[in-house]
Amino acid sequence: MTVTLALSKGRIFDETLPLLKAAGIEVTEDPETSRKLILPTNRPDVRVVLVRATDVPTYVQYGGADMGVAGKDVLLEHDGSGLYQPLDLNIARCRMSVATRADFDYAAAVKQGSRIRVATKYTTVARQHFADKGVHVDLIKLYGSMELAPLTGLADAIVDLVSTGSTLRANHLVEVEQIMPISSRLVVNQAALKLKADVLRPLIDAFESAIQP
Ligand SMILES: Nc1ncnc2c1ncn2[C@@H]1O[C@H](COP(=O)(O)OP(=O)(O)OP(=O)(O)O)[C@@H](O)[C@H]1O
Ligand SMILES: O=P(O)(O)OC[C@H]1O[C@H](OP(=O)(O)OP(=O)(O)O)[C@H](O)[C@@H]1O
Repeated sequence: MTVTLALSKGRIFDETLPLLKAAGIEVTEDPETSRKLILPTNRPDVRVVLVRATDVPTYVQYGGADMGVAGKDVLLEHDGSGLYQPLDLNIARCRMSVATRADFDYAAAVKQGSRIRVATKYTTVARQHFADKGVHVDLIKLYGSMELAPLTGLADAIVDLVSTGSTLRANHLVEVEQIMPISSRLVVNQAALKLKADVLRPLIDAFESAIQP
């Protein structure tokens, strides 16, 4: 019985490696140099598949992978039925925030009840956030480079991920509101958890013991 773990290249892969190691699993090929999408591990019954970060929940939900690691941002935008989320792995930490140009008075716009144009990849989270605040927004869906939207006049504000703040600074934007902290979670296919419990349960337990506070 083989267990398939879905990861995205970059920070999720890098930050999941120590957790895998704690579970006795070592990925034996480097995704940055290999062109392979299926990577073997030192365990013949465990393999890693490389998918886009936003595709991890889809792979796990439909059984293309038994488990995976996905950001809370990605999970909130995905319809999570069939997905078991047993652990917050506390990796790939950042926050979801509202940012604007420095010369846009966000507080005043909110206070006056103005309609604000907001560009974002995270329309579900943004819609909920502004509805909770009672702020009227026109949401513009983008798939990347959100920082460009206020600079070109496409939008007044963006909802994006912020970590060090250097991307915002480099584009002369300011963080005007924090929406929520973000980290990555382990997601498990519910049917696989039953059928492959002998392999999956010890893995989940090992991950849990290795989570850094
Ligand atoms: N600057 C950051 N610092 C820490 N964690 C981050 C940062 N940016 C994103 N993340 C987290 O890491 C996850 C993966 O980010 P990554 O940049 O690898 O994918 P992506 O480019 O957002 O997704 P996709 O490739 O599907 O468009 C995100 O879903 C988020 O939870
Ligand atoms: O506050 P910062 O530390 O600048 O991080 C924030 C940036 O990180 C993410 O992008 P991306 O995944 O492209 O970031 P990366 O360049 O670190 O990969 C996010 O969409 C922001 O643009």
